[in-house]
Amino acid sequence: MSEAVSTPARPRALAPLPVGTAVTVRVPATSANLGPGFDAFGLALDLCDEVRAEVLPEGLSVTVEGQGAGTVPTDGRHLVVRVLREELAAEGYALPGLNLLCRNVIPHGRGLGSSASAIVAGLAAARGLLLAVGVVDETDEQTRTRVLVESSRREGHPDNAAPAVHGGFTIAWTRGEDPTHPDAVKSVRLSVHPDVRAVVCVPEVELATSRARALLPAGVPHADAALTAGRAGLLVHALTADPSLLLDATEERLHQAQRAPAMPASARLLGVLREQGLAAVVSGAGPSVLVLTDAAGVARVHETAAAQGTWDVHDRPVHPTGVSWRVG
Ligand SMILES: Nc1ncnc2c1ncn2[C@@H]1O[C@H](COP(=O)(O)OP(=O)(O)O)[C@@H](O)[C@H]1O
Ligand SMILES: N[C@@H](CCOP(=O)(O)O)C(=O)O
Repeated sequence: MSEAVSTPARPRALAPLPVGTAVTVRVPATSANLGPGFDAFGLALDLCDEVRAEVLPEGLSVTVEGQGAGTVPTDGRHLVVRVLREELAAEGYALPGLNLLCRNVIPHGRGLGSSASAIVAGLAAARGLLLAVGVVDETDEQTRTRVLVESSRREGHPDNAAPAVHGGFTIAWTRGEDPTHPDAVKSVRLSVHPDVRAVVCVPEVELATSRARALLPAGVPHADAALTAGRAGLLVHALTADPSLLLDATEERLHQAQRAPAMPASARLLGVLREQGLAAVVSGAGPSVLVLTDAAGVARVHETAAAQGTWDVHDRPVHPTGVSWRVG
């Protein structure tokens, strides 16, 4: 039996997108975990980055305003540029040149999902450009599904990506072995009780999510897993129906204590807030602290944070709809 001789695959020629095509994307910050919902729960906050991408005849111009200005690269290594180019290439298209303007308000490396939001922005910008020139034909829901699957794959967990894509309070989960499968990530969005306010205390220091993830143990005692699973279920009820249960519902044993040595000031603030009966948790992988409270609690968070050092306190509504994109 003769073996088939395989010729090396030639790189596919990419078709250039028409010069002048432009898209503007807005994407919210997200707070993941919410205590017991590690790698599953997330909340979109009305603190939005805006990205405008315009196809140029040649060259690359990246302008970053606000968060990340002077620190993120402004060449082809820029996260949004990389994701945008790769997503277009996956569909057989390329940018002859690109003008990218990023107006950033989401702080980087603070546990507010900046990297997930940047990835979602790059993916939504790519889909928006492809839709604008009519080379893909997909519904809004299909675009969001594609962006959720691909951003979750790139992040390695779907809890920031889901609220960035869909808004609100989301529960996300992965399915199957193939992270690129169109059904690889699912999420549901639940309505947050109208009395719930989300307050984020942001420190000056950064902590890379990769570093915080490296601090997690390979396993946890069964009792800790059981407690956390019960609180996660309770948190869904507390956030959507009975906010009086938020303090108990935000207890967990999977990640905050394990990561505390990397963010001692956050651990201290968290403890002081909880002693006062406020439902404080580490936002994402930290070091920001999220407090789920009511209108009366907002002032107490401001006072406590001011007494504990330098914290930038944001009292933001939940962002209801997630990423949006428009041509032009
Ligand atoms: N808008 C952005 N543009 C370019 N790079 C970004 C942007 N947002 C985040 N990043 C990159 O992601 C890093 C932060 O990611 P990460 O450690 O996951 O923290 P978090 O997502 O919690 O803010 C930044 O240091 C930067 O390299
Ligand atoms: N579940 C993740 C969430 C990371 O969120 P980020 O905003 O810090 O990127 C984790 O806890 O590692």
